Amino acid sequence: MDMTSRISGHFRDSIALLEQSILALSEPTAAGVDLLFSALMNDGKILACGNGGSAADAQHFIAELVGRFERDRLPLAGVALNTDTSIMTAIANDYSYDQIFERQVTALGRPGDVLVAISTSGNSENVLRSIDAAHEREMRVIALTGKGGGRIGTRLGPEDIHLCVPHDRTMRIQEVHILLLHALCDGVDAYLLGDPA
Ligand SMILES: O=C(CO)[C@@H](O)[C@H](O)[C@H](O)[C@H](O)COP(=O)(O)O
Ligand SMILES: [Zn+2]
Repeated sequence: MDMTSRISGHFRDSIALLEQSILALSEPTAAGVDLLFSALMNDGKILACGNGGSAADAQHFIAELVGRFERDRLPLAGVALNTDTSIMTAIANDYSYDQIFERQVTALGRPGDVLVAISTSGNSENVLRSIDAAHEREMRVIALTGKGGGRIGTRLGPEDIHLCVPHDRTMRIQEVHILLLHALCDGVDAYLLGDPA
């Protein structure tokens, strides 16, 4: 096996997908920045969730809101719903794993808050249920998906934003998701602090 050319292939696939994603995702991501910014400026907060690599992405994103992204600014309100092992194990143990995010959205969500729901397949039941709970709480949703959007794609409302990466491979989709999450942070900071360029 030629490992070097295998790895070169990853770079080439990733470049091609990023090119495709510019067209498909720049505009809806800009709408996502507006939604986050207006929620945060109106005393709202951002909840985020996902499984596996997407859990790491949700946690990473919220750290950049509450801590900082590239520049100093006020801390922004956000909670990653996949970080508290006591809450997650209690809900999974006493109810079901499918409810680990739903129950937290119901507990913490308020009208005007935003849920950032991340699932590469668009089919993870716990993420799907978190979206239903957000709608119950009169929250809007930014869904980051791939593979055509799966069941999440069909569950979003007209006020929600769907960032569906045009690819079928989880790793490639995740690579674009992290770019999108950084673009959301950068956009919010640009509104708050101005464009340093
Ligand atoms: O990071 C990876 C694969 O790159 C995995 O940990 C992956 O996130 C897990 O298999 C998740 O359970 C997949 O869930 P989802 O993206 O389909 O909602
Ligand atoms: Zn991964």
